[in-house]
Amino acid sequence: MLDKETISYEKAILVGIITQNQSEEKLNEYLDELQFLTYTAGGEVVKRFKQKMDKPNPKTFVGTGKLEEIESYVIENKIDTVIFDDELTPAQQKNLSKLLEAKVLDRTNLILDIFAQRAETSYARTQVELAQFQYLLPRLTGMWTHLERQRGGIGMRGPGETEIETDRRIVRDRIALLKEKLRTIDKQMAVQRGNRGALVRVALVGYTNVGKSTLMNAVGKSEVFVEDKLFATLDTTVRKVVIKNLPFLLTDTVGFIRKLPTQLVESFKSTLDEVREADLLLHVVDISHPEFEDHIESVNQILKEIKSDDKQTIMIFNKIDKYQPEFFDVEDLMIERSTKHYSIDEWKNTWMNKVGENNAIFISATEKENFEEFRHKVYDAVRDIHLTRFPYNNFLYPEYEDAFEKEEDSE
Ligand SMILES: Nc1nc2c(ncn2[C@@H]2O[C@H](COP(=O)(O)OP(=O)(O)OP(=O)(O)O)[C@@H](O)[C@H]2O)c(=O)[nH]1
Ligand SMILES: [Mg+2]
Repeated sequence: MLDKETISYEKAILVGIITQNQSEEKLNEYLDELQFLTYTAGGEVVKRFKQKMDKPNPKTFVGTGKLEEIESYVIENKIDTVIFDDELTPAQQKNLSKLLEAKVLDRTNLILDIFAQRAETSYARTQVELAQFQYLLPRLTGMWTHLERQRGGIGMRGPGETEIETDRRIVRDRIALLKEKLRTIDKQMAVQRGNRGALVRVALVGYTNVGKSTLMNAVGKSEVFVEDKLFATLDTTVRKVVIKNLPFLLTDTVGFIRKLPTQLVESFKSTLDEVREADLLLHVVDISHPEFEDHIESVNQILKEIKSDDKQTIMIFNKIDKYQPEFFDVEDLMIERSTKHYSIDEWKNTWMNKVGENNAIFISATEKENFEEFRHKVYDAVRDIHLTRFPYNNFLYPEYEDAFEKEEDSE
């Protein structure tokens, strides 16, 4: 008999620290995100541990007292996994794995794990595998204790440096092999991109879970995987889209996240080539998310890393249907009015003002609010790019208002 869908979640606890650079408020935001990541990876968070410290303990990340507290909680509550918000050093990971009776993961681990679960094409799998091996390489010494226990026996007097070296070499060889494999696929992909001809290229970029794929589906009438979990999209999807007779290429890309593991940015660089080669970026923002400004900041940071920060960009403030300012009580003298209490119209008068009318749009991809305006803006931008390239094609693409809707595209 078939069981009703029973998902067994691993029991997890989260650990984070409050430092001079990371206030308690900030930590809470990060832990909220870490909890969402855990859930995406198949875990259920039952408790959070926080500690205030000047800087992380180089041996155990948190202090000894806190670690004891965590340890007894783990034992009493049969916790499977302890997840640290920051990337642990190889030494910390090694020590913590010894001291705690549970799997020890950090944010990077978790993200890599989700990526591994979700990678579908051989290209995405190769990229994730490469990132995983790069993460593993400096941590091999920590793993040795496990291997050692398994092997034991004659001639195994502790982990000899030579054996660690052998393991390192195997991993290094594997890394070299994966890089070679990626290079080959990259070449093929570059050829494919080259074959796409003169069409203007538009790429959807943005933080994870902001609605990029939803928007792609809404514009392109395509079916891209949408889910209320993080990193629903790992592979880039390119679709030919037509707005009022004007064809262009629209790319959906992997979402970005704060504290993105450097190995991942590195190995996903080729996926991000689509972004690098785009003529126009649509930077999608989930305006209903309390930290959306932070999200924009980290997306811009990554765009800079891949040298795409100077591209023409339209900011798409999505999910306006869900946007809810915090209630501001005028009589409560303890609370100062801040951006949390802003209406969308007030937001428009902040720095958003400087983005320029043509480069910002407020929409709801699910409710199709302001969708006509969105199509208009994208049409104008794509048309401008097209006309700078092919001035003689002027007659082909008139002003938006005068352009005819292609039959298949009309509503
Ligand atoms: N309320 C509301 N929800 C939306 C809107 N647009 C998207 N969503 C929801 O947000 C969630 C994430 O949407 P996706 O389209 O998968 O987001 P994404 O940016 O592609 O995410 P990744 O691929 O994970 O980076 C889904 O549950 C969508 O239904 C919107 O305008 N309003
Ligand atoms: Mg997506």
